[in-house]
Amino acid sequence: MSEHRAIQTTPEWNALSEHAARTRGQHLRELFAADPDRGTRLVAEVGDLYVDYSKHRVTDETLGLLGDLARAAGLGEHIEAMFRGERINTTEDRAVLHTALRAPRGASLVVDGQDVVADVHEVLDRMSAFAEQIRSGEWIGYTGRRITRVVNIGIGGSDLGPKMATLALEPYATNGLSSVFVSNVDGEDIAGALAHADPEQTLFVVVSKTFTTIETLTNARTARAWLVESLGEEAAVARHFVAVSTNAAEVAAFGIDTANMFGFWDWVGGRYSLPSAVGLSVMLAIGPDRFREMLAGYRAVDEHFRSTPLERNVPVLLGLLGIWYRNFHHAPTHAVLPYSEYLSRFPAYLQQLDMESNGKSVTRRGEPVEVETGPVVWGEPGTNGQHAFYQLIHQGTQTVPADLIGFVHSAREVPGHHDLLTANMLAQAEALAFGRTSEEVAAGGVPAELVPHKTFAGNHPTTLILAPRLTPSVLGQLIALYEHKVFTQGVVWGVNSFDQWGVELGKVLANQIAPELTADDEPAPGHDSSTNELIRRYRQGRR
Ligand SMILES: O=P(O)(O)OC[C@H]1O[C@](O)(CO)[C@@H](O)[C@@H]1O
Repeated sequence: MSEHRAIQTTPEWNALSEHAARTRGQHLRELFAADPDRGTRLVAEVGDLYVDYSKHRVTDETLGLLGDLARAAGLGEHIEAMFRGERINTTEDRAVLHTALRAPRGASLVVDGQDVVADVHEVLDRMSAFAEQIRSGEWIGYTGRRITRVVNIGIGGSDLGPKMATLALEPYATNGLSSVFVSNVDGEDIAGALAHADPEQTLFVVVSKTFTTIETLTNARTARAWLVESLGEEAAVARHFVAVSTNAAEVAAFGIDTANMFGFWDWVGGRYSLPSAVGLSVMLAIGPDRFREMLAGYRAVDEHFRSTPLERNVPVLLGLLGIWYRNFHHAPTHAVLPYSEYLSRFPAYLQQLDMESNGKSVTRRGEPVEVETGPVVWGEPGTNGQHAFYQLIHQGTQTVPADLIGFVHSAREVPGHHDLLTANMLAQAEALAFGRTSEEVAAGGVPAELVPHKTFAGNHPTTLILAPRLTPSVLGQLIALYEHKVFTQGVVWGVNSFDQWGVELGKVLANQIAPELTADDEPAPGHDSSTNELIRRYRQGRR
């Protein structure tokens, strides 16, 4: 693969800079007026997703220049390298093969002499058999009662994906199992989960890629102690605990029989792991068939990403539009606004996917990145956000590119609601793009002194993603769309989107500080005066 040349030194980057300077004053009102077909032309489809990107501050020329930039970054080669299983996660010397997690049965991808697709399906089959046993009541707890509650213990990628997807697909969870997610090391989290649980009917799914994550192990230990105390026997653990991990040794050391372990591989990043065994809680909730439908949804977008020319490649387009705003309009954030209560956790899920992947300031070769990289990703479901923070998007002083995600049908149609929800989504996209000029406001009889307050500048860019309904397949499609968008951006910026060294220092210091909070002597030298004083006050307060 060709070495990445600092992207800001390329003629393609310069061309975009010049183009941005030339077009900065351009308004979406003019762009739409000049091109009546814009709203049907600047759209794309992938799988079941209809993606309208016409309300972006771009022209055909902008899109062409962005495509040139992607080519200059060698995006096509990088996509192939990922799918082929090359070790593109260079700082950890690992392949990046989450796409193999959704490859069809019978496909083959040999990495280091091992057919990873065969391995994937072997685990999927074991997960499916286990899920069927739990869902049918064939698997019983230690005292002979069936499992009715699943408590997923994990954090980061071992929590956000399963939690987001279980909520998103709740209408497909029809067999009465309830799902609870515990992630925070704050004891309130596990205490809350245990308070409502019947130990005889609870299954704990402990999910940790490394099985060394302190939050997860602390919560799992508390759950284990609670179970053993409640049921009176260590032997009960085997019927009530399963593990999902890449680390069999640590699973065994923790006291979970590796016969009850579902494995995955170091070529699956935590934030990309939902379609692996990490999705076990989701499979328990919706059943193996629905889970496989979700994988098929991912696969549809994977295939599109791998085989579609860059100009028509939807994740590539979304990635490049993000770059347009981040680097050429200096937008610091990106909002994700799902018009579905079921997607409430989707923005949080995307925060890890995007910010842990592209929140980087050095290139793959360790040199400083001289351009802005990943934006702050945030969001809440519409219409709640409209009554909270949309004010800033409409009338604040910064550009907030936003994705609005909606559905033609809701999962449970409640009369009188869905049209109103959709009307709000469409209205917001329209209002954000076109605003209301001061002339229009004044013409409406608004007193002169209020005109500036009631004027909407507009020109706020949105992508609108519309799907028929939120099925398992559509959820898989949406996730893959964002995964590959993030990949595209990482390639253009020249960063490694698959490591996360930035989370390590806090972990090291927390391990150092934890014993100091209960020690009687002065804080260990080496902390700063602020940290020392905070430790002292905390200790005093605890005495
Ligand atoms: O699955 P594990 O190994 O417990 O890690 C949990 C999370 O912690 C992180 O490593 C960050 O600390 C994430 O990347 C990961 O998803």
